[in-house]
Amino acid sequence: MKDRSNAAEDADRLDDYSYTTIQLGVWRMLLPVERTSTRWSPLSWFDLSLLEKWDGLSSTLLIWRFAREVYSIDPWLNLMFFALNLATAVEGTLMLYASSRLLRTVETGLVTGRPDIRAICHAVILRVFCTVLTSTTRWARAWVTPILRAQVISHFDDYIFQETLRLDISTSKDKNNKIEVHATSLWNDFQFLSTFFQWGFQLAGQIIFTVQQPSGGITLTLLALVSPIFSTRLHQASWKRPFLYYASNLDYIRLRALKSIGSEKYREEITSVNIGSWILDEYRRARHALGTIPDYSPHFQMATSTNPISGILQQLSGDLPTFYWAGSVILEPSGFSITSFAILQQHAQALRGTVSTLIHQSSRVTECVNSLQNLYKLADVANKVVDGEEPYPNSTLSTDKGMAFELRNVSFAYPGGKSKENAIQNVSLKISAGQLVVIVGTNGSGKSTIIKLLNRLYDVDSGEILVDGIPIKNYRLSDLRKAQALLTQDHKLFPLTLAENIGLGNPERVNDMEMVLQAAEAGGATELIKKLEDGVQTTLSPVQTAQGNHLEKYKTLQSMLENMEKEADVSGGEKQRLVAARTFMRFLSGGIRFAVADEPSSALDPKAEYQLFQRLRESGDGKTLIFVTHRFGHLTKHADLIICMKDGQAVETGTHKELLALGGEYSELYNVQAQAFSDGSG
Ligand SMILES: Nc1ncnc2c1ncn2[C@@H]1O[C@H](COP(=O)(O)OP(=O)(O)OP(=O)(O)O)[C@@H](O)[C@H]1O
Repeated sequence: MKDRSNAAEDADRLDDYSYTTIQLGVWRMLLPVERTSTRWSPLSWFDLSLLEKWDGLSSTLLIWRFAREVYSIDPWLNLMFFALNLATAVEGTLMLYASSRLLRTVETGLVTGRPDIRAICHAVILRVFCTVLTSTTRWARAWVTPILRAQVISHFDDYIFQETLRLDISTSKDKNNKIEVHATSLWNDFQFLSTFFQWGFQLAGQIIFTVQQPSGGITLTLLALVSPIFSTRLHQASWKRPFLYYASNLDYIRLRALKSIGSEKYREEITSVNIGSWILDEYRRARHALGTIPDYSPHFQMATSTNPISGILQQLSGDLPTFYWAGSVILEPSGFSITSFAILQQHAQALRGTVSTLIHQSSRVTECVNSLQNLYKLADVANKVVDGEEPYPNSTLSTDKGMAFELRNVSFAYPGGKSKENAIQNVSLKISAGQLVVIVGTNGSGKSTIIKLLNRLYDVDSGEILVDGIPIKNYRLSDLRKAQALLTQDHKLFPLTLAENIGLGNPERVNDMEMVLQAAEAGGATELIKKLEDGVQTTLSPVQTAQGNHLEKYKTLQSMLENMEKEADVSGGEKQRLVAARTFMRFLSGGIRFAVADEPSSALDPKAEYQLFQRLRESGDGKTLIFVTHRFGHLTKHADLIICMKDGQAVETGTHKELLALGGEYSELYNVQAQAFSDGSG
């Protein structure tokens, strides 16, 4: 079998844990062995993961904080939910008590020949009461739970959404800040913790009741606990422990890769290059080479690989209360009856059930604590781009002409980027207020990065950026952003109406239809809007919610499904016009002193591109304008300043004429395009 083994060795070198490596079919699983005391302890023998991992006070306080928060959402509903949980916990013990009482009363009646009608009636009434209590609690729970669920989910959804929207780009892209927490799972956690508490309460009731039994209640209680504890040791679920697994079998990896090529994503390549039969042949070869090596879940493989001796021991440990009873009968035959055996069985079974549930679910408590830690960590994530206090525009330094910039020895690398080199390296340049600036350069030379730094989407790693003579970090971010407009090809359309998509360029006027239509005109999107049946109220990419299946015979439903939530067919260029309209909407808000167009024209035809640039230039009064482009033409000729980027550095700056005269990088780039036209004409 081909094997990929070096990953395990790499993993071993990662930190000071050592790993147990287990091969399970095509999978290799690494289980860290934590360096705990090697001395034997009774706890170490059992998988009491909750007790082992329980970080006492802090976990309890966290759960308490969460419970208080949920309580504050709707105190009355929570009290009802709590009372119902308590009732459910009591129910089981009461039912047990009622059954025992009924059995004993019947037995006494049978032995003496004189049934105690009063006692039997009491026992039957108690049993009926228990049944009514169970049904009523169930009914009330079905009424309370969905309302509480909706309230809890909506409360935490709102909080999580708010905390997620608060993050800036570099903070949210940082893997260390990736906090996975969902409102629905928090509700599940809440429900689980309530149930866990209920089980604990139920166990306390059962123990009290069993201990009070005549004929060895305490011994019976202890013996009933052995089996669940023993069984947790035997069935330690590998997915509840820290683990890492990966496919180490190369045939299996190839099989998966070939299978994925068959997906819709690669359909065009497969069809156009006609490689379908090659893929199928290779797939069959890999399948043959893999043979019968199991590829199903390694956790399942691990869980099913037990040995018979442990199974027998587990069964026997469950019978310990019966053995105890049998032994007691032999020693003292007169002290026991069939009824006491039946009651004993019932108690032992109930205790075993509750203890085993508590033990099995204990690790889920740790999961809940982790999830709560994540929830409260959300608010602690500090944005990397720290807000400043200086208002913009600055009353003495800012001018009506636009924003002025100065980059002093600026270097920057993207957080988490794989490249060893900086995206921007020691860039120093000045952009005066109101200038028309064009940034040119090869792919990956750092053009867009400069724009992102000027928009303060990221902070520089070293050096400094000044806006109107003051460090950019000093300004209030909201003021700065209000005065900037950015148009890039990366900008996306929201799954909202076109009116909102355009209007959101100026959120305060999003419902001002006149302004929206004016912006649409400036962005060149009017024709498209006219073409659409619902005009500006069209949602191009609606949220997909409709589902249906087995509708072959129901043509009406099938066509409804096909037409429902359908994406509108608009071209890339048309989408860019809509995004451009959003930027013009922003211009119309007034107060914009810096506008950027970062290659917004890649999908536009030459006429549309020319019109877009013209409109942007025309709207340019009182703004510093920066265009990032690969195309040389009107813009570069009219630019006050051209910045030519190469390998993260501003290698040349000047006007078109000056840079051509230099005969360097800019003139080389220019000549490549100019030559294409002269070759064509010649
Ligand atoms: N989000 C990112 N994370 C990591 N690295 C990035 C990221 N964006 C860009 N880079 C890297 O930074 C460098 C500069 O990229 P930038 O986008 O500024 O180049 P560009 O000149 O605008 O390129 P293009 O002409 O292709 O748009 C490149 O090496 C790129 O791979």
